[in-house]
Amino acid sequence: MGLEMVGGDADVPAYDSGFGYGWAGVWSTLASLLFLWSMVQDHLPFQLEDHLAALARRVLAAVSPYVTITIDEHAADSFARSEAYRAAEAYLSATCAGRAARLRADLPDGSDRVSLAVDDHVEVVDDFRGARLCWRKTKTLRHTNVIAWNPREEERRAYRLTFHRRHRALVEAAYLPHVLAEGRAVTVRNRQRRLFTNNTSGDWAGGEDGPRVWSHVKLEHPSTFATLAMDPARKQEIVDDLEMFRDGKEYYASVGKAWKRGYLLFGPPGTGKSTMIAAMANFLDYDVYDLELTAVKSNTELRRLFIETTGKFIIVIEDIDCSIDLTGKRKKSNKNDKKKKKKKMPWDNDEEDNDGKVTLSGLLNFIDGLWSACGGERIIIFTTNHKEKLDPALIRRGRMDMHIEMSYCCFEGFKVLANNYLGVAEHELFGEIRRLLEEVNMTPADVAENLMPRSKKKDVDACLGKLVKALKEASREAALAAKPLALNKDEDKDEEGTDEDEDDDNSSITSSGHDSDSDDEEEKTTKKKEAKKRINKNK
Ligand SMILES: Nc1ncnc2c1ncn2[C@@H]1O[C@H](COP(=O)(O)OP(=O)(O)OP(=O)(O)O)[C@@H](O)[C@H]1O
Ligand SMILES: [Mg+2]
Repeated sequence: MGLEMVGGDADVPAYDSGFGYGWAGVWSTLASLLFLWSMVQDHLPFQLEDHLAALARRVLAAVSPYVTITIDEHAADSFARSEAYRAAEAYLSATCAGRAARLRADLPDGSDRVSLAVDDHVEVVDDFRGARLCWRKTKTLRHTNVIAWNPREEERRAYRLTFHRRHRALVEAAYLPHVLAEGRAVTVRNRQRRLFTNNTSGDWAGGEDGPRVWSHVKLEHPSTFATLAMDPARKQEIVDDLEMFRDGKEYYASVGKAWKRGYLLFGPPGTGKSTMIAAMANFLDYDVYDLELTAVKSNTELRRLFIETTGKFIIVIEDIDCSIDLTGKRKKSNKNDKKKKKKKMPWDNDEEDNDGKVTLSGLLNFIDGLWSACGGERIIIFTTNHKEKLDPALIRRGRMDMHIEMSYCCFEGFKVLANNYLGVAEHELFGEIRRLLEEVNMTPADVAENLMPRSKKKDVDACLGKLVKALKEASREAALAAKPLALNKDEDKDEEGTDEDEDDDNSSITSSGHDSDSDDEEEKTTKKKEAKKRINKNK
């Protein structure tokens, strides 16, 4: 967690004069020491300065009744900010910032409210069950010989919590857990959900929290399950499944399964697949990572993208069948190709064989390899208009646990849209619309477009009338489209009949119903047949 505890410190809190000194004495001694220190400091090399500071701390620790806990911004081996630091920052901003003399203002991404945090080197005091606890935010420059790409990496920030020795048990057992829990709760309360997309590799520049492989905007899609048009029973099934997943940490652990779930959304364009993803994110309060697979250059890059995700989230790959030639990678190469190929060694790079592209195995690994279990709960969603084009390995249960078909608008779905767009639950045209929807395939997107009022004054009759007209039009078009087919079928049948006639002369005459009594007709028919036979012979 990045917590470091020392007994005693130079940061003796100003609120307590507990050693029996008078204030005047303390200040004058301190002033003299500081003056002396600044004089000496100018002439000391770095290493000696560090050494002296450590020595001073040890001396103070021996005599001071105070304990200091340091919460560093970054854990030793991590780019990312430590969770304890973020929780402490959120806790102090929410509970103690009001008492600080100097504050730092910030406007978080997409937020309308300015957030205030305690400024560097400012001290604030917190009370907890009768104990007084002193927080100070420190900023030091790291003495490093490494030439840093980003100068900000040189700065080392930390929160220092100083308190009297007698409160040590209380702080460890109750206060720190309280700070972490409150800080996390504040973070969740203030959190803006975010929509991430992957940067192209060239843009992986360093940021304050490490290299940026994702960039994000505020996720503002208003879709919810209440506004989603689909069969209510199926909708409830999905909501139940999501709830089971969200609250299933213990269950997943008990059955030895990584806490993740895959959903495959398939169906024609405009049936609500993207809308469903937004509804899921809003329901679960998760971020969304919209992965543009065509921009990912290799399996290694895909893994890196996965590792750089944080928190609870949904990873989405839209139109998976168009994103990558997945089935092609599974085709068997012919024997000659096999001979030409050098034997593949475990250390050979996967990408070499695949023009540096993401492969099916890379994607499968991304979904449920060992890496996919890092970091807690996550949902992976694929969307496609053509489920049949996908490799079965990609969508088997366990990878894509639930297959959800988004289909044409049913009457129940229409009622949801009518309520969303026009605020009506009943209307005399509903009966006709129900009948037409049973006859015609219309996507929810088309139904919604027809229901959309054209002016601020919602004219319910006009909008529903427009929909009825559009449905009738679609019905007519469907009938017209079906007619040539039917005609073609009839023609095919006729042709089949004629062919049979040609094969079997006698039967054709009887079955075709020609007037066998008429000599002229008979003569004509015989002549025609003879002519045909001649033509066929010549052919
Ligand atoms: N089931 C639905 N419920 C509510 N609105 C819907 C639904 N389906 C479509 N819509 C409306 O139609 C629009 C387009 O839908 P959406 O983008 O979700 O379709 P899609 O299935 O993702 O299409 P594509 O396959 O082309 O990506 C949405 O903005 C929404 O307004
Ligand atoms: Mg879509």
